[in-house]
Amino acid sequence: CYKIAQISKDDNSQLAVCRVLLAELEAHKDAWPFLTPVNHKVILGYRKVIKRPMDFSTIRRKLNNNLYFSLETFMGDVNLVFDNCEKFNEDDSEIGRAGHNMRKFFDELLQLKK
Ligand SMILES: CO[C@H](O)CCc1ccc(O)cc1
Repeated sequence: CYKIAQISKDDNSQLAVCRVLLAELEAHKDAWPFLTPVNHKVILGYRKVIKRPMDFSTIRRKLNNNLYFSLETFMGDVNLVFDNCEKFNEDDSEIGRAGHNMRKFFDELLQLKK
């Protein structure tokens, strides 16, 4: 029936937008702290402080496994990466600044895609 086809088409186009957005985030020069999960065995205190770890490779796996239902659920995980970064790093630090730069870049990307 047309209605069901219409909903699935929107989901597909939203997921296509998520793939483009994630590729642009991964290609950014300041993406390096966020490309893979933080190794909490090496970074003391991380597991205790950060309740919901998230990174771009995990987002990529979830996207490939169809675990995002909309652009909004995808955005929730991207913003979680930056919120975790702010919680664990000083603003005036290399990784803290990278997180702020990446969040600003993501917000600008979303403006373009709307
Ligand atoms: C996204 O990166 C995480 O916030 C960990 C940051 C970090 C890594 C190594 C350190 O020595 C200190 C902080």
